[in-house]
Amino acid sequence: MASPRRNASHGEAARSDSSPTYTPATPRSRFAAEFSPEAFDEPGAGEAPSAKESVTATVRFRPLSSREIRQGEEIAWYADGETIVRSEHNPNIAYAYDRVFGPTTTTQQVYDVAAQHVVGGAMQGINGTIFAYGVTSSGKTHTMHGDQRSPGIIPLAVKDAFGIIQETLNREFLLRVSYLEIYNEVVNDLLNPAGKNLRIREDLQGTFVEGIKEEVVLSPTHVLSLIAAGEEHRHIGSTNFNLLSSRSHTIFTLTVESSPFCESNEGETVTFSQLNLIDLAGSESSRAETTGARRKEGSYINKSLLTLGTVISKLTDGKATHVPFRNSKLTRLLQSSLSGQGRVSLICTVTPASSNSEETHNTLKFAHRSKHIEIQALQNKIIDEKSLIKKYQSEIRQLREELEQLKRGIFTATPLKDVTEDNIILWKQKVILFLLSHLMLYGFVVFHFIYHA
Ligand SMILES: Nc1ncnc2c1ncn2[C@@H]1O[C@H](COP(=O)(O)OP(=O)(O)OP(=O)(O)O)[C@@H](O)[C@H]1O
Repeated sequence: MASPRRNASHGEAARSDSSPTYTPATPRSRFAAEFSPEAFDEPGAGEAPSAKESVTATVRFRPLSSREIRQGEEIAWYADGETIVRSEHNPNIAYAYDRVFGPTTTTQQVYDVAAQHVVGGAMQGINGTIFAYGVTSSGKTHTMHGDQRSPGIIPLAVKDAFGIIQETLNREFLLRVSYLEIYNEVVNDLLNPAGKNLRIREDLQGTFVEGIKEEVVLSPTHVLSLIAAGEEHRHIGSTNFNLLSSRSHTIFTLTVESSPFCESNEGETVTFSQLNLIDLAGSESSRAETTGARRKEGSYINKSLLTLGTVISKLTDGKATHVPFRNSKLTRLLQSSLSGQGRVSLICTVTPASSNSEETHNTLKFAHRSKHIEIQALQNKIIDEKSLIKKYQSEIRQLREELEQLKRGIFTATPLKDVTEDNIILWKQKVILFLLSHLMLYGFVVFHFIYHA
């Protein structure tokens, strides 16, 4: 087995840029935006646009699996420093990315570089999309979902989002989630087993899935339990490359609304954004010996990933007049993310194994092309009537008033002759029951009291 060449210096990599595929890496500081409460004062949609950003493209190597080691697999591609991937067999073939993660990198390290700025942006009203792309068994689900020992980007993002809420004392947030899969070009709701074959619609704000269930969420544990329940419905199958292969693309969406925290929120603008966390199904190798249902799934997966590739090529081409977003459900749903607004992070997962060398090369070329899509990180602001947070805030105000009236009823009413100690206790219980029923009805109220009471 050939050993990977390790930690070659950046200078070394830069000297070999005679390769036609080499382009300089993007400095990290350009995209690693820190979260700051002042960021809410940035210009919003319709105002002066912010500087163009490009898609953050990173590559994550997984280690050789024990099966691959047993089979005597050799290393075909390796991380040459922090930003270059190089071919073991042809050192002139090298690609540069925003960051390359070697096989020992933890998902937390991947998160810090490839996801944190997108999650931070979403909490400030900037749409964000993070997706894992790669061939089957390259580590997409490991990266996006992870497990107890090594939580993936999705649980880390959820934890981060709630952490940001706790640190942002001057704003109120309302979070809701939805979770869907695209299986054989059919959109299914993973949070609602009855929600099958849902339609994709369009309005002025972009594409959306009609009738998808959205749950208001109150804590990281709440979100993770919803995801776990959703996972039960996801299509997973065994292929000869992966015992637990994802046979569908999944999109987990965290919708964030926030507004300044003050007694009367009348007239305050609400920021609104969506964070899409996507675990793509793996592109199927031509060597996969699949039959029946697996083969049908594989051809749908390959077709939609091919369309994604075409869309990305057209977007980076500059001269393309037509971008075929409508050719697959996946690209239709990603249309607004890819066509200009919000932050996008593409994490390409690859195996170093020589038996996958060809497919890995395709993934590397895809990631390299994606880096050239230009996007703008605009902050979305919405008008009051459309905002769920405004609706809940006004209900809280109304509840407060009703509570005041009830209190006044108990404590200022002239004592009647037949008012006993038992009657007063009964009245108090009624007040508590009244409050509890409203609290349960609107999780947001609980949220409000936890973070701002
Ligand atoms: N970075 C990593 N470190 C250690 N093990 C990894 C890493 N990435 C993936 N693995 C392991 O490799 C196997 C395949 O990974 P995973 O299921 O995430 O692949 P996938 O790309 O999602 O595949 P598919 O497209 O078939 O669903 C799993 O056993 C996983 O635990």
